This record gives sequence, structure tokens and C-alpha cells, in this order.
Amino acid sequence: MRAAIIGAGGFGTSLAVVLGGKGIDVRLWVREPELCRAIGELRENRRYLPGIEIPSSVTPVDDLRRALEGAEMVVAATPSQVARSVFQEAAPLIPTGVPIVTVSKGIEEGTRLLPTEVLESVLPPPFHPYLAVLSGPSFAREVAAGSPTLVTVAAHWQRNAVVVQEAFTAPTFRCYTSTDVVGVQLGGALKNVIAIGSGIVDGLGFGNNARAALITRGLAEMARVAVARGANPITLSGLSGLGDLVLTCTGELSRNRRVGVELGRGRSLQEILGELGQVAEGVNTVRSARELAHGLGVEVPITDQVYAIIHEGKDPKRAAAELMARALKPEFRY
Ligand SMILES: NC(=O)c1ccc[n+]([C@@H]2O[C@H](COP(=O)([O-])OP(=O)(O)OC[C@H]3O[C@@H](n4cnc5c(N)ncnc54)[C@H](O)[C@@H]3O)[C@@H](O)[C@H]2O)c1
Ligand SMILES: O=P(O)(O)OC[C@H](O)CO
Repeated sequence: MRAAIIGAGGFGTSLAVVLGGKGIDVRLWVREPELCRAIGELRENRRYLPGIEIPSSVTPVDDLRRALEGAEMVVAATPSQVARSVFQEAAPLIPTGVPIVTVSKGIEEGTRLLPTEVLESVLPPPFHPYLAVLSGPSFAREVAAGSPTLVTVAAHWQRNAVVVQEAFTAPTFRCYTSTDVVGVQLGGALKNVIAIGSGIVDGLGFGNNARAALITRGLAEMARVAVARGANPITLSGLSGLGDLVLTCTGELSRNRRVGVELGRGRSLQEILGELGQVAEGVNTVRSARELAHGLGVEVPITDQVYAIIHEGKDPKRAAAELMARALKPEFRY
């Protein structure tokens, strides 16, 4: 099999390691020509995934045409806000009838579209049945290091999900399937916002009770939005909901959580992002998630406060106090 991975950040590179490790012929599209050359020479992506050896079956290329020629599976691994521009250029080069799997976790700004919907809007209709999403608790570094990782592959067409499941499954990378394309993508996108909130809680030094409560009420909020957008609520208790939420809200490797910790400590967003040098999807997703939820008439108090802290400079302590002072209510409305 030949696979094209479009995007050589941490995650695209880690998936190249997984597929390449299975002997799959991988073309890894690297946007930056110098980085592309360095990956080829050093067999390592020192910019986004240092210390991990890239198998010889992975060929880094900086040309989309070379990346996509003869591809039997295409993996879209760019940050979600640039997927549209990259795939507008890639569209005429993608072979027909092959799975196109997005691994981006976000909601496009302005359109509020999910990654598969962005791809649908730039690819002609014959490509649409082949779209899929792979999502779940999967830090790139742990995936590439061979730590056991479990994810979900969702596609409207079950057969397509199975093809992708079989292509990715490896001894340390186990894939489940789903047909809830919306639920799986919203789980992956919205958890980043709650992870920033969880980081803020930790940065403020609030302790374990507060973090557990934030995760639990965050999940309730994610499920409300997802259901209003047509998802099955059970999906949100799966790998791409609860699984990824717990990982990102508690794991030291999470960039979204790190942004939150530093915000909670009182540092400015600009300073934090300047130091990070990688994508923290929740920073943009919080805006689209809030718009999406308000448009659907869904209450998202945590998202609202994370938005106000990030984009309106609200004091995190005041945001926490306002969450605690909300009107009293039953935990669930059965
Ligand atoms: N890193 C992880 O652990 C992980 C795990 C699962 C999913 N994801 C998701 O994968 C997606 C990619 O994240 P990542 O962590 O690999 O990214 P990263 O932060 O490691 O790297 C950023 C990537 O974005 C590319 N990029 C930046 N500006 C661009 C532009 N204008 N046009 C095209 N490409 C541009 C860079 O070339 C680089 O490949 C995100 O949606 C992320 O949520 C990441
Ligand atoms: O580092 P983060 O916060 O972008 O999280 C990475 C992945 O989404 C974890 O599954």
C-alpha cells in the first residue's frame, strides 16, 4: 500500500512512523523545504518530533504532486485552520476512490465546519463517500514511541472506516470504528477547549477536586453541543470524547493544557503562544465552539469563560468565581 500524509507536524510524523513501521510506502508532505531535506538526511523530524527515528519506508517530499501520486490512502494532518487552503491545492491531485482520513481536531473559524465538512466543501462529490476521521487519546510522542494507543475511525460509510481501521492497526495502535462522524469530530475539537480550562484550574492552584469537576461538567457541555449538532451521546463517552478529554486535561504533554496552565499563572496569551511554537487548537476552536453552541441555543458556561479569558483578557479567578456562582440546578435533566 502507498499512503500520503499531508502535514509533517508532530502528529503527521507520528502516523508516518506507525504506517512506515508496518512496511507501508509513505509519502510525508512537509511544507517547509528545509525541514523536508533535514528529515530525509537525519531520518528524524527535529522541529516537531525530535528523538524519534523515521523508518526508511517513509519518504519526505515538499511537493504535493509527488506526495499524492499513486496514493491509496490520504491522511490530512494539518492544523484545522489551514486544511482548506492546503486541500484546495491538493484536490486535483488526489486519486479517486481512496480513503481520505482527517486527523485534525478543530472547528473552522467563520464557517464553523468540522474537518470532514471542510474537505467536503473543497473536494468534488465523488470523493465524499471516502472521507473519514481518526481521533482519540493519542499524544504524537507516545504514538511514535510505540506506547499502546487506542483511537476511533469514523466514516459515514462503514466499509470505508474498516479499510482505514485495517490500514492503521498495528501492535501498539488499535483502532475501533464508528459511523458517528459528527460526534467523533466534536469530541476531538471540544476537548481542547476544556483542556485549556483544566490547565487554567491547575495554573490557579485549585487542586484535584476542581480539575475533576471541570472535566465532568466539561464533558456534559461537550455532549450537549454534540447532540444538538446531531451526534449520538454515547460517542462522547468513547475514545474521542471522554478518552481524549481525560488525556488532554491531565497529561503533561498537552499543548492546550499547557496554554491554560500559563494563563492561570497570569501570563499573556501572546507570550505563551510565542514560546509554544506548535499548534494549540483550542485557542481558535473556543471562538467557533462558542458561536456554534450559541447558534444552536446550547448553554456552554465553561467554554464562555475560557473564551473570555483567552480573547477578552478576563481575570481567570473572576471567571472561576462566576462559574461557582451560577444558578443552582439539577445535575442532569433526564
Ligand atoms: N500532536 C498531537 O499529539 C496530535 C494528536 C492528535 C491530533 N492532533 C491534531 O493534528 C493536527 C496537526 O497538529 P500537529 O500537532 O501535528 O501540529 P504541530 O504543531 O506539531 O505542527 C504544525 C504543523 O502545521 C503546519 N503549518 C503551519 N502553518 C501552515 C500553513 N499555513 N499551511 C500548511 N501547514 C501549516 C506546519 O508545517 C506543521 O506541519 C491538529 O489538528 C492537532 O489537533 C495532534
Ligand atoms: O497537545 P494537544 O493538547 O494538542 O493534544 C494532542 C492530542 O489531541 C491528544 O489526543
